[in-house]
Amino acid sequence: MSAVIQTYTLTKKFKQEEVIKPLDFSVGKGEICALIGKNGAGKSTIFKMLAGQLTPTTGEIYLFGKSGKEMMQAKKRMGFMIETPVFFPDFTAIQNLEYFRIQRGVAEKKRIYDVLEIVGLANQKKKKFREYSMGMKQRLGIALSLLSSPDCLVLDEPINGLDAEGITEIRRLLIRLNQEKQITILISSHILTELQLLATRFVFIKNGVIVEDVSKQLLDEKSRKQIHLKVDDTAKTAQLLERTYEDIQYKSLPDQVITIQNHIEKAGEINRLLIKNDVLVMEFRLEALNLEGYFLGLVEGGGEK
Ligand SMILES: Nc1ncnc2c1ncn2[C@@H]1O[C@H](COP(=O)(O)OP(=O)(O)OP(=O)(O)O)[C@@H](O)[C@H]1O
Repeated sequence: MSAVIQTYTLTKKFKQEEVIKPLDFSVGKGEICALIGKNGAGKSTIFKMLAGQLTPTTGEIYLFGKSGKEMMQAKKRMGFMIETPVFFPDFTAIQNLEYFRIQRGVAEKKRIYDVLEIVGLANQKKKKFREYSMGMKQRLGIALSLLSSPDCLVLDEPINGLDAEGITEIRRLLIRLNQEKQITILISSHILTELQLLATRFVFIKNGVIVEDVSKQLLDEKSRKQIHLKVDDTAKTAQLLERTYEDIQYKSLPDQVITIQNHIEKAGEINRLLIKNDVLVMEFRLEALNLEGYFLGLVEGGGEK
């Protein structure tokens, strides 16, 4: 997979404080990569360096394989939404986008109508910005980032402050852009669950350091269910499980609890096995692992403001 974004030992210091520690990070073509971290972890600083709004203290950035002067051309293939864009409250969506279209030198006026259509604001295009809901404002922000027909979008907290419906709207929009227009997406949030149904890769950042980088597949694996059992005789239960299922993965916990991590689909069979062998089963249930807890543990203490 070729890298759309690549950084090498990228750092950023504000005065003496190094808020981004040497960062080697890449986003592959076609990915929806989620950058997850608490407030102050360094997400916006990374995005601003990618957008050229902040100069890195050290390190290199490659966009579409280009760095330095050559990167200017490559940057035209990127769309950024970093912090909510400042729209004119009394302008309509069309007027706002027209202002930015001219400012950014996007030749075709028709593009405004195209992007409004893409983000589902075509019917609201004549409404004033101040009359927009939060979700509509965020969608207009995404429309703006799409103005120059980018191949990659970098979106800083685009679902911040939205309700469940607003989050779903943005999620559908981004999935559509990724699948139908093959747009690579780098998106940040401080809430993992908001991006869980969207991203294909999850990068967790704490105090300017990447602490975990996992694929969706691995994340799903970690969110697998387990069987929770409470029995009168844990030793006998363990023995029965081991004898019946050679590769059984289980944990014996206090309070006569045993949890089983594989053969989940055989829950009924396991229950029958124990009862048949006179094990008293006091609790038997399927439970989800506390995935959010696990990952939030990784980013906890990320320098709250
Ligand atoms: N211009 C600046 N001058 C000094 N310190 C800054 C500046 N911008 C950011 N910082 C500091 O850098 C650290 C990272 O901030 P950053 O905004 O990148 O975090 P974030 O993960 O994007 O958080 P948030 O979601 O709150 O924006 C914080 O400690 C912040 O106070």
